[in-house]
Amino acid sequence: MAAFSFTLAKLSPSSVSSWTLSLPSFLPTTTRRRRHPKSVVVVSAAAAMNTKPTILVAEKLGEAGLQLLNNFANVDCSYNMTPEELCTKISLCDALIVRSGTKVTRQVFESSGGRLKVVGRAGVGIDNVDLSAATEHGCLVVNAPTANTIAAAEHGIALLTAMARNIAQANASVKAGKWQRSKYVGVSLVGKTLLVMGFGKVGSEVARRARGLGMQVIAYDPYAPADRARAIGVELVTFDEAISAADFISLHLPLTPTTSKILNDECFSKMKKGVQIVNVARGGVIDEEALVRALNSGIVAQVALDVFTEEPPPEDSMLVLHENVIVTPHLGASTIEAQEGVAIEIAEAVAGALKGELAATAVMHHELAPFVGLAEKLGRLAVQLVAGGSGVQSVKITYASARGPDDLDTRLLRAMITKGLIEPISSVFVNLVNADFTAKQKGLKITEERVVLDGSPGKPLEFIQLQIANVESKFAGAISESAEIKVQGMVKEGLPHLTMVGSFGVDVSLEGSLILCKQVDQPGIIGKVGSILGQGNVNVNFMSVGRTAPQKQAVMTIGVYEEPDTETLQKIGEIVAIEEFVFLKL
Ligand SMILES: NC(=O)C1=CN([C@@H]2O[C@H](COP(=O)(O)OP(=O)(O)OC[C@H]3O[C@@H](n4cnc5c(N)ncnc54)[C@H](O)[C@@H]3O)[C@@H](O)[C@H]2O)C=CC1
Ligand SMILES: O=C(O)C(=O)COP(=O)(O)O
Repeated sequence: MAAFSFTLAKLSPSSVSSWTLSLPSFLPTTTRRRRHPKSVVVVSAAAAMNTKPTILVAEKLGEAGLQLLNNFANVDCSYNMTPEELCTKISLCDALIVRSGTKVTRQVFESSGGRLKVVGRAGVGIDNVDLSAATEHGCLVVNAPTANTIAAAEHGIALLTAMARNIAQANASVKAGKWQRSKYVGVSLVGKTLLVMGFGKVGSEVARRARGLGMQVIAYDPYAPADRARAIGVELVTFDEAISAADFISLHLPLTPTTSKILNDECFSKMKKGVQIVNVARGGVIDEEALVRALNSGIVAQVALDVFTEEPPPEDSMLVLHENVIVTPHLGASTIEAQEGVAIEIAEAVAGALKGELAATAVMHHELAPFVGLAEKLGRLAVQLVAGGSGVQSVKITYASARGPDDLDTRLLRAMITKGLIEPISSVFVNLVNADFTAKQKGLKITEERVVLDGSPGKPLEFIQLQIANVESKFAGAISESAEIKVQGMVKEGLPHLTMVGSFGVDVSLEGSLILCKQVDQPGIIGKVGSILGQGNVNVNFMSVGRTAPQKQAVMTIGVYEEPDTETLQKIGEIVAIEEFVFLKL
């Protein structure tokens, strides 16, 4: 599960039962009562204090950002620290700002002794921050998701053109006193097919530029809206179509469990002979050993890499030393303009977090805590049900409660749903501060509706329902009567449960992962699926069947901890009565 970007900490005095976000230690916390007798607001009073927070900047940050930070904090710029030096310094710091070169490990959080409250990543990818450790230590992680987009796209295009015309190798050859005109004959880009993998901020800018170079551009991104692609003359295609049609491939995916080694031996074997590949995303999206094999066999003719699984790569890396590979040392975001922009973007985010923006609205009763987990899981589940090419644009959240609308501040729940909807498919790290902004930026319109139920308001919420409109689903059973993807859940005995998928009532605890199967209701199917999973060494934790009527259609929900392998999933699909199924990671 993706890490929580903030932590809930219990307040004292113990006579007042409430939860709030943990605050920077330099901020005194004063409490004042609100209208609801049990709620407590934590008011930040940084302005009233003489002490300034201390911010450690561990990698070079643009001047404009440093100025912003200097306005309210003591700023310690210590570049090129060893991991040991970072661990020593961190206990004196309230915030830490890094780029991709610093690993913010569990040890860093442990060494901070609880003082570190914000980690700012001056860039997009946050794979160098241990998010679980951040959460456990009550530390907020923020990033700068937009300011380096153009720089990364321009670097991708620079590598693409340099690679096609052997610029790097020819340059080295001339400087070595040679004049090898026939050795460095290149290939033309015009009319060739470029596959953009990951049609997000950077990918779409690369696509736009490649169209300008006269290339045919196709894209693989199951979460991108087809109309956005069409608007710039790009066709969204399936993974297999994409891989077999491309003359050139440019990678712009975030590194997630799904995209890790997405280019592997099997995938290389399906590519056109002589394909050329650019990677300015993350090294880990390619199986680097498989890439060396594909280069040696001639399937892949040329490669241009800005990023590597290990950075810097080992000196004897076969990939880096390969004559058909050109490399840059993770320079995608390194333009003067992008670095100034990133510095401002991250300074504002860190300042906002430290100044206690969170405190203003992040109050909640401890009774709401389980719904926070439910909200994120429903978001994660719903987005994985969307079919490729549909693009999520409109999400409606319904909160059903016996309490009056004014008794429920939904900002935190909405943020968690947004986090669940966006994080599995993007490199943006969503938290309470940036959730609404991020949703807007992704073109995601989120509307909220309260349903006031009869009865006594024993708990804050009865259920939360999510509906995604105008999309197709990879699991038709998730489509409701009103033609939307619909999932609904509630908290039972303190744990989040899924209670509805499409029009089917189900009841399964939202832990581990889920398999949803739609079938013609008949005896014996549960046993068949269970034994296939057993043969595949997958333990079934929960199972529930919701049907429209006996002998008619039913949706079976199976909770599993282990991820079934492809063969096991294939066998489930082969059961005749099963019409469709989907595996979802929570
Ligand atoms: N080399 C460098 O210096 C830089 C590298 N980057 C990297 O570039 C990558 C993309 O960045 P942005 O465009 O800003 O992110 P983004 O979040 O705007 O775009 C990522 C896209 O990938 C798609 N995606 C997610 N999972 C997918 C899957 N399994 N298959 C296909 N598509 C999938 C998403 O739907 C989204 O459209 C990130 O890894 C980022 O860290 C970004 C800036 C500079
Ligand atoms: O923003 C990103 O994801 C990048 O990869 C840029 O990394 P950098 O800040 O240049 O170390």
